[in-house]
Amino acid sequence: MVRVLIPATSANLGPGFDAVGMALSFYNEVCLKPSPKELEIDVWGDGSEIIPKDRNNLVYIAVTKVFESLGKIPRNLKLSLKNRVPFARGLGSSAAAIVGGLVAANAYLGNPLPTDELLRLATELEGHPDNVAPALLGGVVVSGFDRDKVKYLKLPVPEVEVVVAIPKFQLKTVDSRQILPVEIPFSQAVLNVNRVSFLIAAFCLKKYEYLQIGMEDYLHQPYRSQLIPGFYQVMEEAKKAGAYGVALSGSGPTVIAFARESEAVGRAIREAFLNFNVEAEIIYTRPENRGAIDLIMHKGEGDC
Ligand SMILES: Nc1ncnc2c1ncn2[C@@H]1O[C@H](COP(=O)(O)OP(=O)(O)O)[C@@H](O)[C@H]1O
Ligand SMILES: N[C@@H](CCOP(=O)(O)O)C(=O)O
Repeated sequence: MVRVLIPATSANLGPGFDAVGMALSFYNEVCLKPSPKELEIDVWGDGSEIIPKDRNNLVYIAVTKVFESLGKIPRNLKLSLKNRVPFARGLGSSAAAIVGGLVAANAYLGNPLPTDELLRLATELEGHPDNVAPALLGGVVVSGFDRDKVKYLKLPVPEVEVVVAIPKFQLKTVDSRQILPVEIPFSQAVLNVNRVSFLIAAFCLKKYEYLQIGMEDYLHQPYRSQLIPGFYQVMEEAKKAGAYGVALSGSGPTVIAFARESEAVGRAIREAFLNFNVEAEIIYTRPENRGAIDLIMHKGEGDC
């Protein structure tokens, strides 16, 4: 029996589109064990009513990927999934599903695949590495393709509190990628290079006040914000309440803010959303330096 925790993730952090992501301190759980049946899948928590319980389940697809890459066929398996990462809200539920399946299957088979290969498989399934990399490795991760290889660097974990405001509506990443333009003006691209440079420098130098500009984005937020009522007013109110920086989390609709003390920021975001008739659940959390590879539970550390 194998049990793995997989952290939620916030990808992009503003201008780091498809390149930067952070693991957060709340987790999905994937349990894999033998079964007398060909395949059993139990799902508990967010999305459980619509997540497939057959071979089309994304966690199972990831399990299969590991078995097949080792020339094996997955048989007589039971998957138990506990979902605490909100489903299709921009906090990496698909990344958690993929990474959970890969890490659980690899551990079940005695860990034959190295971490870089798990990241490569995860990126192949997700299409971009920015959320699967921190889900797998923890912390803040910069990642990207170098031809067909996925390269990554882990940054120091920022000493900040994190607020995520999760509107009560879903937004699938495939849909919110579709509204992005094919081209953007050169001047906007230049601004984005500038902002992402401040983002990384602010984290590395612990100059968190520079996140105010370091989390501005000109690539995707101007387009995706049209799907999120009150997005820019929410950002303004969060900054007024003391946030270091605010951005869309992943592909949205969740908003993420960093702060030294997060409660006032959380309240300001909730109220600003309410002014636009959007109810948002507020979670106060922290960056998580451990990824799924560090969170493989052993006997005695809870049951499935
Ligand atoms: N626990 C889970 N088990 C199986 N599939 C999941 C799970 N969580 C998410 N998914 C898959 O991921 C998709 C949502 O991914 P996506 O739109 O990228 O949202 P998010 O921003 O939360 O990652 C769902 O439609 C479903 O196919
Ligand atoms: N870079 C991707 C990140 C998607 O993250 P998710 O957590 O919303 O799946 C994008 O912005 O499309």
